[in-house]
Amino acid sequence: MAKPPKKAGKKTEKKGAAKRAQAAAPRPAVPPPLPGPDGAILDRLWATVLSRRGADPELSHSARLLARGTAKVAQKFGEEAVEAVIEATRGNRSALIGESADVLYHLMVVWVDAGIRPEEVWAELERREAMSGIDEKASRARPLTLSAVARRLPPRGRSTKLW
Ligand SMILES: N=c1c2ncn([C@@H]3O[C@H](COP(=O)(O)OP(=O)(O)OP(=O)(O)O)[C@@H](O)[C@H]3O)c2ncn1[C@@H]1O[C@H](COP(=O)(O)O)[C@@H](O)[C@H]1O
Repeated sequence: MAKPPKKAGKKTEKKGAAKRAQAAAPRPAVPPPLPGPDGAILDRLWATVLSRRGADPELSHSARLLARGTAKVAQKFGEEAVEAVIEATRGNRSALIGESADVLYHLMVVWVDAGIRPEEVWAELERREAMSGIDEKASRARPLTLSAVARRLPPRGRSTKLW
């Protein structure tokens, strides 16, 4: 005999109501863009970095960085990201703008090194525009977190295979 459909629990009902309220809530107004350069500068920056691949490392910082290999390129990006994190935490607005520019430049170097075109990332961002960040997160396969690993650990003194 077919099982009757499961009744939604209180928790699920609450979640559903919160989702409906969120969908119905007016979105905050997006401020109009400021005059000056816009995000298209990233496309140009990527094209410049791409054009430097294989160029003279004495003349181009991008060429020098790319010649040092993927690990160095990724490491520099990570360092710049950490510097941006530090300035964000300090609440240092002007330093954060400078660090953000460093992060974006080094991200362009990462993309060139990895053979990624900006349009591929823009397409991914556009795909995500249609859904909320909460829904997007729920649609992802959940990576194993440290706390999930800890829950699988056997009690002290007992050795059991984890996987
Ligand atoms: N936006 C940038 C940009 N931002 C930061 N940087 C460089 O990134 C470097 C970061 O300095 P670090 O001391 O952290 O790194 P490092 O000198 O490699 O030191 P190590 O950690 O390797 O020892 C500096 O030399 C900065 O000049 C940049 N270099 C280039 N660009 C852009 O890339 C274009 C092409 O530059 P070239 O490749 O140099 O022609 C330029 O016209 C700019 O538009």
